Amino acid sequence: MTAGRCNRLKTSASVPDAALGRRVRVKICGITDTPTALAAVEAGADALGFVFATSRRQVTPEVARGIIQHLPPFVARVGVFVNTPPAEVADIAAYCGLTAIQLSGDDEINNNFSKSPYHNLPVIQTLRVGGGRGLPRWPRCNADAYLFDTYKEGIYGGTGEAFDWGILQNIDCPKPVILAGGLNAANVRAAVKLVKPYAVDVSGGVETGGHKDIDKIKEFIVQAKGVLI
Ligand SMILES: O=C(O)c1ccccc1N[C@@H]1O[C@H](COP(=O)(O)O)[C@@H](O)[C@H]1O
Repeated sequence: MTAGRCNRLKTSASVPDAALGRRVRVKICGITDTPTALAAVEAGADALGFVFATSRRQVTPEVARGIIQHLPPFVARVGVFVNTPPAEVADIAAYCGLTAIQLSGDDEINNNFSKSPYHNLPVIQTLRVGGGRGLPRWPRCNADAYLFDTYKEGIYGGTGEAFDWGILQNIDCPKPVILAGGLNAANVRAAVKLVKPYAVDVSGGVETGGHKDIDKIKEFIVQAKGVLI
């Protein structure tokens, strides 16, 4: 895959994806119970996120495993970690049946990790931008995808705040781009059209009163996937 172009994944060598069009993938993050997980999948979520870091959305490995056991096979199970030792991440991943690891801690500063401690699961590296912080220099590209979230001092994610997506327009990212930070049903369509990311990721934008709201999840997915990119 050509470096810098893979946020627009090719479907075949002869048919340009621009001609064919594709729908963005959607990850619903901060899942804490089985009914919500199944409703999100039914609504069309491609991935569910389980936060193992300190957060009001934090789940124990036991709870995550219990939810994951009920999921159908073609849904990604992503564990979200903040500055957790790799061996601990690997243990939780194996126990829960995670299919991808999201590193949302300070790892972006020194992105020279090896994937082997994570049992070679796909690794999504969070990069926090905005608030005066521009795009980082591409580190050593060990990650399988980059998730762009809003920078807020002392907060590693789930801020509910958006950054200027224009910074990602025509980005020369060597891996698939995942857009996050303050997305909701009202703004995700514009964000997808502008950035044309591989996937979008949402947490606070599909909640009411601090809990996941099934109607908001459905509307978010309809809006996100309603545009061909
Ligand atoms: O959701 C959390 O509580 C969280 C805690 C620590 C690290 C990451 C977290 N979530 C990630 O935050 C972004 C955006 O969230 P929001 O839509 O702005 O509320 C998303 O990538 C989650 O994976």
